[in-house]
Amino acid sequence: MNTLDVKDVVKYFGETIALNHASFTLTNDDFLVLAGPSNSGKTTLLRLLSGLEQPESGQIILNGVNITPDSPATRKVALVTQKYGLAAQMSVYDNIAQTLRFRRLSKKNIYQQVQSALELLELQHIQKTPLRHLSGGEIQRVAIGKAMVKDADLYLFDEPIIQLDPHTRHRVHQAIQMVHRLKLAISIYATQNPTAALTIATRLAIIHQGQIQQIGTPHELLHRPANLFIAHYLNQPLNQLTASLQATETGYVVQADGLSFTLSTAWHMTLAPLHKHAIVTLGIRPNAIHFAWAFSSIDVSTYIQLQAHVLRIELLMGKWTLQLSIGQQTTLVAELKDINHPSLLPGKSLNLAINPDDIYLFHPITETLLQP
Ligand SMILES: Nc1ncnc2c1ncn2[C@@H]1O[C@H](COP(=O)(O)OP(=O)(O)OP(=O)(O)O)[C@@H](O)[C@H]1O
Repeated sequence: MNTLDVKDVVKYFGETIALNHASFTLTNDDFLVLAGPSNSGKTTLLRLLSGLEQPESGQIILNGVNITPDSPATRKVALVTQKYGLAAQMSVYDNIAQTLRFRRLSKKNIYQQVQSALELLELQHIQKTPLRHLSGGEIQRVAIGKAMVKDADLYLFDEPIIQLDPHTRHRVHQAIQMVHRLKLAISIYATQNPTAALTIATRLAIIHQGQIQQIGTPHELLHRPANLFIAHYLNQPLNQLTASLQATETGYVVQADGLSFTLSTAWHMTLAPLHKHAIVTLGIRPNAIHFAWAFSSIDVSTYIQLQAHVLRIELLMGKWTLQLSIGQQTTLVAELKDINHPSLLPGKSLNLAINPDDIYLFHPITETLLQP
């Protein structure tokens, strides 16, 4: 079984801390999606793992061996980067075969390995074509093919900045997944946009300003984001409301504009330090808001029920959403499955329900998740 232990790794570029005490462990079942905004440290981490950069401190341990001082050539690590490491004038076949030729394998052996990669990546028909004649998605797949023929224990993929169309991106993801399954090796995929990559992730790490904010299963991060930044990053858009908190004998009344609910005394340990009339930040995912016409399919008896008015329907980040007004001046965004429902007329009143367990509570100052 392969294991990767990243232990307290720190990397500076001049004054900039590009990686701030990163620590995590992966095994060969793991497909980690490393997601974060631009300049958050994703490429730096991949370059450190592949040996293209050296850390200031910390260790990288692959299969029990400390590889931190090893050169890229001696590490069993394959890196697919935005720059590809490919030659534009060379054919698809030659680009993939290059790594194997350096290893002085027989021509027949090289031919067989390259053909099998070409077949799996559906690149056989263009194997003689020079790279400069290929599309962005095809070049990505050649880069993956090149990594595929490398006998590595760790596969690293840096998503290209160039926008791939959804179909091409899907094919690239499929190819990456195939490498992971075939090699049974740990894979890490760095991306600015986690939503598409979530389907292939078994583990998800969110990185921001060089710091790994949280690592866990995609389900854990979606349902229990460690802080407000992660909640916003994974739910674009996230409804964010400010609420007051009032301690009563039976629990805590949380009151926001147009929305009120009570938290049980199980929250006492968490909320008591916030004092008697504190403020908390609420986060509500657009897909956690249920419409009255769907109430029959869920048990809403324990849900928070509220009234809203329809403002408008909008396409946001490729999803149909409904903008709703609640209370005096709050706008909520809800995900919409049926955009033709007759109740969706501007100004119309709608009944909504939200599962209180689906509402995130964040500390008003530290913005960390509050849990009972
Ligand atoms: N060679 C370098 N010299 C100086 N600063 C660097 C270098 N490489 C990275 N940095 C800095 O380190 C930080 C992290 O950069 P990095 O490229 O790892 O981010 P990223 O998350 O991969 O960004 P993107 O998604 O835009 O590729 C940034 O502030 C960046 O400017």
